Amino acid sequence: MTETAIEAAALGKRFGRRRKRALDGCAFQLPAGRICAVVGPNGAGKSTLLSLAAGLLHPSDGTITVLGQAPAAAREQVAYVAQDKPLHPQLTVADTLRFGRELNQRRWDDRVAERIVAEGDLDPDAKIRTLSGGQRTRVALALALGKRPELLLLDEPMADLDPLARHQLMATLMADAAERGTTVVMSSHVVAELEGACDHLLLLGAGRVRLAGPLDDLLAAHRLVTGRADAGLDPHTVVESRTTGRQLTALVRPEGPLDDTWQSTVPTLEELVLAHLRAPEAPALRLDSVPEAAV
Ligand SMILES: Nc1ncnc2c1ncn2[C@@H]1O[C@H](COP(=O)(O)OP(=O)(O)OP(=O)(O)O)[C@@H](O)[C@H]1O
Repeated sequence: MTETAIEAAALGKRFGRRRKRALDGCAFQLPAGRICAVVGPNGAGKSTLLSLAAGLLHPSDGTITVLGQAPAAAREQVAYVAQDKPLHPQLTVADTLRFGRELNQRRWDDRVAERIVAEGDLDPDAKIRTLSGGQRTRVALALALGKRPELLLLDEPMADLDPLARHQLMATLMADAAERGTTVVMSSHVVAELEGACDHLLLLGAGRVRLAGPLDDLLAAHRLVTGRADAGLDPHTVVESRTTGRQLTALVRPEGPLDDTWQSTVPTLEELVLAHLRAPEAPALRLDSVPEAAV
């Protein structure tokens, strides 16, 4: 197994005649075996990045390598569940899994695929077109996990699942990934569902990398501080600040010890992400292991 699951350098993607940039100068490195959350506002470039990693799109600039190879060459070891989860509507659930087995004969694992379908109480003879959005998601995840991938790319996988199914599928997914050392890259807008599940973070904004690195390191590099509105925060980097009356609350990157006048806590993932979404101009921070540590 390669040590780096995905590596991007100066990665850019432009679409259409006006060559609108969906991704621009993205650089990051994701070590193998991580569970990586990809977050960012609508249109940030998350789906574009996942499609590039899956080899379904080609970069306009720069490079992306997957498991040490060009994405198209790594397809056998990669499973990708796209946002719209394309499945054949006329096939039954059982036929869909059979199709998965035939396409992935060397890797396919019936047990895991059938378990995921059975946990959702799905009738194996039901046609895909008769399933609800959440039930189709379950079949798409069964196909993806049945393939026994080294890298699993999931684009907002839980969006149409009910809370119970979301909780149960997330647990199955995480247990399976932990047991097999699978790298999972998962985009989501529901930050609460990522907390506790992910150990690596990639935050995109306007097609650029805003935060990248191990989640614990990124959290530890920030403090949520509260204090008097007239107290200064120099020399610390202020990501975002808000004043209510005489009180100031800010997310900062401390440059040395914080003054005693500030009450400070390590932010949660949600606080970290929300502050960066509210402050799109805040300086980016990369704590992954590529040589240039900050961009
Ligand atoms: N096929 C395409 N043709 C033209 N523009 C595209 C295409 N795909 C994406 N884009 C543009 O690229 C940008 C990034 O889109 P992308 O779907 O990657 O964002 P996202 O972060 O996944 O958004 P969301 O959270 O809404 O799913 C957007 O401005 C979008 O309009």
